[in-house]
Amino acid sequence: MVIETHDLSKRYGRVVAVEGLNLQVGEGEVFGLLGPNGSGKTTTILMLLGLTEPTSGTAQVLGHDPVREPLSVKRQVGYLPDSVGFYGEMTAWENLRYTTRLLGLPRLEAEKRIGEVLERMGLADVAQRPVATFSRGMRQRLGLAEVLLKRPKVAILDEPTLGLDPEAALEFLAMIRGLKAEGITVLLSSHLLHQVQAICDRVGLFHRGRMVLVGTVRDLAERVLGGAYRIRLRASAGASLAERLKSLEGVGALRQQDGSWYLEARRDLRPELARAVLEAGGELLELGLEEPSLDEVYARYFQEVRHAEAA
Ligand SMILES: Nc1ncnc2c1ncn2[C@@H]1O[C@H](COP(=O)(O)OP(=O)(O)OP(=O)(O)O)[C@@H](O)[C@H]1O
Repeated sequence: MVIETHDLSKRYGRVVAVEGLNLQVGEGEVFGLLGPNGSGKTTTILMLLGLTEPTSGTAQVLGHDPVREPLSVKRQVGYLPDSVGFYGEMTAWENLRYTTRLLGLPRLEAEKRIGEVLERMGLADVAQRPVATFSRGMRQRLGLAEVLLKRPKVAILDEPTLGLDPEAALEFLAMIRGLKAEGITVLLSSHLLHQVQAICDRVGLFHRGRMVLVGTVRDLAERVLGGAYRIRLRASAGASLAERLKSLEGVGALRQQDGSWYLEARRDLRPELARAVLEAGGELLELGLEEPSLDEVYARYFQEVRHAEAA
């Protein structure tokens, strides 16, 4: 395992920030930490980086204990904090040059790497511009460029797409996904679930300091949504279609939106649905199984927690 924790906990006085965390992230995996504000994501990240000390439990990153061997961890782990600090009056190039000095890279090697990472992040053309003139998206890309300078084995990214417009976020996510192709293990935290869904191999859902669910999005959907099949149906209206759909054995929730029907069913009802459309005198335009969405898993999970607490 590249990242492994055992009963890792952190308390700030009486506030429990992280409790009993057992996390395992394998080599080359993209793992997403999800959860509402204050659920412990950043604290987890800081403990893995050796930037804050656990109250109890242990962590290992690439076989090193971040508390006892912070430098060994730092050497191989790139970190993109939620707000990246660059010197605004300095150019992108100068900022990265500064970082390479901190890393102790010799000048020629440093210049080679700076050129490479700027190119890779699509910033080569603006390398000589002061960072103060950069948009948030450009700044984030520069942040990732800085992470890559040290050729890390692991990249830890805290809310990497926060504040980016949808297009910039998508571009940025593609860049993160690109790290995986090089074998870099990625741990990221985010609120933006549909984005996380698009790039993470597995996710862990945090709630009040505990990781309450962990797995692939499909695993989570099965556990939280009860393995429901979501089926999308588009048909030219048959007179009695709605009635027929409702009366089908195994159909749960049913809603109509933007000219499509969305059904929740206990089994794959596609053959029956196709028949129902024809029998209602309609024409079948589209029929497919929908991928479960992480937004839905998340919403449903917290709805259940609130119900359980209210009871
Ligand atoms: N330095 C600190 N001193 C005291 N309490 C803290 C400190 N850092 C975090 N906490 C508390 O620990 C809990 C977990 O915070 P953390 O920042 O890890 O959550 P998060 O999931 O990253 O939230 P967000 O999504 O808002 O970044 C919160 O209740 C927070 O108030």
